[in-house]
Amino acid sequence: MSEGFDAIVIGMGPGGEVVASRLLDAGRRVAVIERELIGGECGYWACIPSKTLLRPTEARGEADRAAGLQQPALDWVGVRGHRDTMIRHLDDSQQVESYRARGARVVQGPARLAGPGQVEVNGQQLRAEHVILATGSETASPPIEGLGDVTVWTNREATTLHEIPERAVLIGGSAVGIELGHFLARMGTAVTIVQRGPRLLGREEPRVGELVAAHLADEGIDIRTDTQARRTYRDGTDTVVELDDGAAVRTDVIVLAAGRRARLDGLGLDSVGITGDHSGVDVDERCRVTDGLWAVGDLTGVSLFTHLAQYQGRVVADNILGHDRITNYTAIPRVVFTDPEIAAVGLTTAQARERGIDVATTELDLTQVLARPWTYETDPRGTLGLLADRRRQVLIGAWAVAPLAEEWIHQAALAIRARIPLETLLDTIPQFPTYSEAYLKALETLQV
Ligand SMILES: Cc1cc2nc3c(=O)[nH]c(=O)nc-3n(C[C@H](O)[C@H](O)[C@H](O)COP(=O)(O)OP(=O)(O)OC[C@H]3O[C@@H](n4cnc5c(N)ncnc54)[C@H](O)[C@@H]3O)c2cc1C
Ligand SMILES: NC(=O)c1ccc[n+]([C@@H]2O[C@H](COP(=O)([O-])OP(=O)(O)OC[C@H]3O[C@@H](n4cnc5c(N)ncnc54)[C@H](O)[C@@H]3O)[C@@H](O)[C@H]2O)c1
Repeated sequence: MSEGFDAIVIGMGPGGEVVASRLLDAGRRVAVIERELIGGECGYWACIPSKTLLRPTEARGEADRAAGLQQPALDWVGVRGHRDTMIRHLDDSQQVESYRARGARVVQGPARLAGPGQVEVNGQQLRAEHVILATGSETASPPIEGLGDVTVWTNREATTLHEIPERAVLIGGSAVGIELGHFLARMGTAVTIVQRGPRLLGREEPRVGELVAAHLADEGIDIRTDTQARRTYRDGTDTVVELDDGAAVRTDVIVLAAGRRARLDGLGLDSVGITGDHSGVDVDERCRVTDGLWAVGDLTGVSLFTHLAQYQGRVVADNILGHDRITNYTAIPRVVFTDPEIAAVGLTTAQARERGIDVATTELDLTQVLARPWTYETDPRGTLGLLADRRRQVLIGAWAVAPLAEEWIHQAALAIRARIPLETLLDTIPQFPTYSEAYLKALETLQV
C-alpha cells in the first residue's frame, strides 16, 4: 500500500529545499527524500565551504592592499574550524528535525521513480500528484589514463580538506578550477591550472579570460591553456601529470574541475517514459518534464548555480500552487569569488551577434575614471565591460573584474532584466566614490 502526498521532492539541495519549503508554507502534504544530506552539494561541498575558505585569504589580500596595514596572520586551523562549522560537521540532523517539525515526511535514502506519480525509497512506495526531481550534479571525470592510481580530489575532498597540499594540479580552468586554485595558491600551494581551451572561463567574454589569467599569474599560479592531461602516474612520492603538449607537471594532488554531469543514474526516468543524459533532463518553460513531473537545479543543465536552482524552485512551487509562472533566464549573475572578483551577467558579444543583435560594446579601466579604486587600495584595479542593443537602446550584458564586483553586478542584472532604457540609466545619480559609478562612466562611452 503506498502512502499519498500532494508533492514528493527527490533531492534536498537548494532547488529541492525551495520547492519543499514553499509547498509546506502553503499547507501542502509534502514528502522530501534525500540520500545524503539535506542542503545538498551547495551546503556541504560546494558554495558554502568554498566561499568560507576564500574569505580569509581575500581579507588578508585586502589588508595587503590597504595603506598602512600589516598583513594579518593566517591561522589555517581557525579557517578550517569555521569551514567545519559552516558545513555543520556534515551533519543534517537539525535540518531533518526542522522539516519534520514543519510537517514534512522526511525519508533518508535513494529514491527512484516507479511510474507516473510513484516513487520508491528504502522499499517503501510513495505517491503524489506532483513529483519534483532535484538531484543535482556530480563531478565529471575527464578521460585521463591512470587517474585511479594517484591522489585525486573532486570538489568534495577539495572543500573539506584538512591539510594544505604543497602542490596541486587543477584540471579545468573555469569557476571551480579558478576558485579552488586561487584559494590553494594563497594558502601556499604551488598551483598549476590545466585548461583545455584557449582561455580561462571560456564561456565568458574573451577579455575576461585574459584579465583573470593576468591576475592569477600575479598570484604565482602556473596556467597551461590549450592543453589537457593525457596520463598520470606515480613516481616515488610524486604524481606526474603528462599533458598532451608534451609537458609533465609534478604534483601531490590532482583536483578535477573539468565540469559536472547531471545526477540521474538509478532515478528510474524510463519508468515514466522519458530519457535524459548527463547534460541534463529537458524541461519546458515552467520546469515541467511531463504531466505532474517537474525538475529544478543542476539536473536541468540550464545553468549550474544555486541561485538558478532556487529560482526554478520558486517557479515550480508557484505553478503547483496554481499561479501560472514561466522562467526568464535573461539576467542570471555569474560570479567567481576570487580577488578581485569576476562577475558577469547577460549575453557575451559573440552570443549577441549570433542572435543578430546590433551590439555596441565598451570597456573601461576603472583606475582611469574613478576615485574609488584609489581610495580603496594602494595598487588599484578594476575593469568593466558593457554591451548594449542599439536598436532597443537597452543593456544586454555586463562583465567586471574588480573588487566587490559580485555585489555591484546586480545593478546590471536589474537593468537587463527590467529592460531599463539607456536614457534612464544615464540619468541616475550613483554615490561618490563607489565602484558603482563605473556604470555611468561606461554608459557615457558607449557608441549607441
Ligand atoms: C566547488 C563548487 C563551488 C560552487 N560555488 C557556487 C557558488 O558560490 N554559487 C553558486 O550559485 N553556485 C555554486 N556552485 C554550484 C552549486 O553548488 C549548484 O548549482 C547547486 O548545488 C545546485 O543545486 P541543486 O539543488 O540542483 O543540487 P545539489 O546541491 O547537487 O543537491 C542535490 C541533492 O539531491 C540528492 N540526491 C541525488 N540523487 C538522489 C536520489 N536518487 N534520491 C534522493 N536524493 C538524491 C543529493 O544527495 C543532493 O543532496 C558551486 C559548485 C561547486 C562544485
Ligand atoms: N561561484 C560560483 O557560482 C561557482 C563556483 C564553482 C562552480 N560553479 C558552477 O559549477 C559548475 C561546474 O564548474 P566547473 O568549473 O567544474 O565546470 P565548467 O563546465 O564551468 O568548466 C569546466 C572547464 O574545464 C575545461 N575542461 C574540460 N575538460 C578538460 C580536460 N580534460 N582538461 C582540461 N580542461 C578541461 C573546460 O574547457 C572548462 O573550461 C559550473 O557550471 C559553475 O557555474 C559556480
